Amino acid sequence: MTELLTGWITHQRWFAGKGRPIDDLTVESDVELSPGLRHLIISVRQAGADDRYQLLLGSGAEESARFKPAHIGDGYYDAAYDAELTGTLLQAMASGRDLGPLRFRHLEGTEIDTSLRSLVLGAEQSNTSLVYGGTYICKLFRRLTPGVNPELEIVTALARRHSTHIAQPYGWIETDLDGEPTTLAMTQEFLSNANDGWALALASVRDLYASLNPSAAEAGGDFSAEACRLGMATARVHHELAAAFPTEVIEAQEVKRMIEDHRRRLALAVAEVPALGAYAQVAEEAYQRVTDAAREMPVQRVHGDYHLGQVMRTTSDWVILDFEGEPGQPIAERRALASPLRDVAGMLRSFDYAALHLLADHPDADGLRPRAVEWAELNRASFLAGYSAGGGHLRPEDAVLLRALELAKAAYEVIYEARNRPTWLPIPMAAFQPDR
Ligand SMILES: Nc1ncnc2c1ncn2[C@@H]1O[C@H](COP(=O)(O)OP(=O)(O)O)[C@@H](O)[C@H]1O
Ligand SMILES: O=P(O)(O)O[C@H]1O[C@H](CO)[C@@H](O[C@H]2O[C@H](CO)[C@@H](O)[C@H](O)[C@H]2O)[C@H](O)[C@H]1O
Repeated sequence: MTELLTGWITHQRWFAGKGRPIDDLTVESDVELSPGLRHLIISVRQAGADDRYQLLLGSGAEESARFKPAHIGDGYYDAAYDAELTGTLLQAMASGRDLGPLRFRHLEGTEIDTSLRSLVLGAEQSNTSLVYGGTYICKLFRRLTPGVNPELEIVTALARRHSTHIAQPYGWIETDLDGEPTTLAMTQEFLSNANDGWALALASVRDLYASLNPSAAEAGGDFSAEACRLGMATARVHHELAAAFPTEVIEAQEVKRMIEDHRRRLALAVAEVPALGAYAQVAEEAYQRVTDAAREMPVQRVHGDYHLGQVMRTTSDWVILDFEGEPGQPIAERRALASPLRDVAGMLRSFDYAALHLLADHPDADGLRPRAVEWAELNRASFLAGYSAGGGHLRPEDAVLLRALELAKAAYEVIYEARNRPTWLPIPMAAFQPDR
């Protein structure tokens, strides 16, 4: 079995250790959830470090043949794809059952319809999501880090405050890893009539590029009213987070330490992507300006990896998803208090991404670039106006911090793109312009 899993796991989209040989793979936990369905936690050793992953294991030659994409071998398959078996997860959450070391729970006062059948969501990335009857989405966290997942922590806290900007949580699955309660999966309301912000923004950019009208504000698919509404929703969620979790005001000294940390990360990004070295001075100068003017700074829980792909427009307003922080960071860091402007900076970067990404293969890229810049500027400004109008704290003197946080995010994106989508690398690189 371990040999089989070793061969299979390296081809999975969510496997974080691609490209490095697996030295050892062990099954750490193996629990039968229902006849034919097992829950496995496996530990993978690569270059002396261990990573844990979870897997729903189905067995049976006939079933395995039916779920070709989920085929593991020897009659075993990834049972996340088997709707005949995944109902067990909903049923166990609904009844609040313990199955061996696994605890299935639902949010107090919620009812779960256990008759719904699941489908794996096409956009699988670092996790696997099961959509039950277009009503619930159950996200299985594939790579496991000990601790309560910040997504579960935040969404349940905001649900208790009746936030209208989150997808209603229903239930979760947990176990103990290294003595810590650890989230394995989370079930939320599936927003079946919503579009994600990235798709909506790209539709607007596409419309602008195709239109004869050269102005972003006057083109048919103008996004700026939505960008403004998104800014308002962001400010409201920041208020809700500040009310639900502790907040602090950190001293100027602490702000300087934060900037030192960004400097270290920039150096790591340059080491990994040497071409960034030519532009690093732009970030250095922005960081220095924050250090020179360092003052007290309010910090609180934030989203942590805020971009257009994490927000969905429903028929009534914007809903924010995936409060998990930056994937790959330790949980303590993802839960750490930070300036809410970090999220604002993340979304500003996303407007640049949306504007520039369609230019990559465009035959008239040079001619369209001024429109791209105008689109990004208009929507960035609208988002900021909405953030202020929604009660977000944004003073003129925050511009220096915001610029530094944007460049810090761009440095993170340089590494992300170099590792995952090298052809997208020019997008974050373009953020390092001295004249912005
Ligand atoms: N509650 C939801 N309702 C509808 N679609 C969702 C929901 N949660 C996630 N999605 C869809 O799944 C995509 C990926 O979700 P996300 O939580 O960002 O996963 P990952 O952590 O793997 O990036 C989103 O862009 C969205 O299209
Ligand atoms: O959504 P995830 O939590 O997996 O976040 C990671 O992947 C994102 C890409 O899917 C990445 O976001 C970057 O690309 C987006 C366009 O695809 C863009 O809107 C964002 O602004 C940009 O940062 C994110 O950084 C990464 O953590």
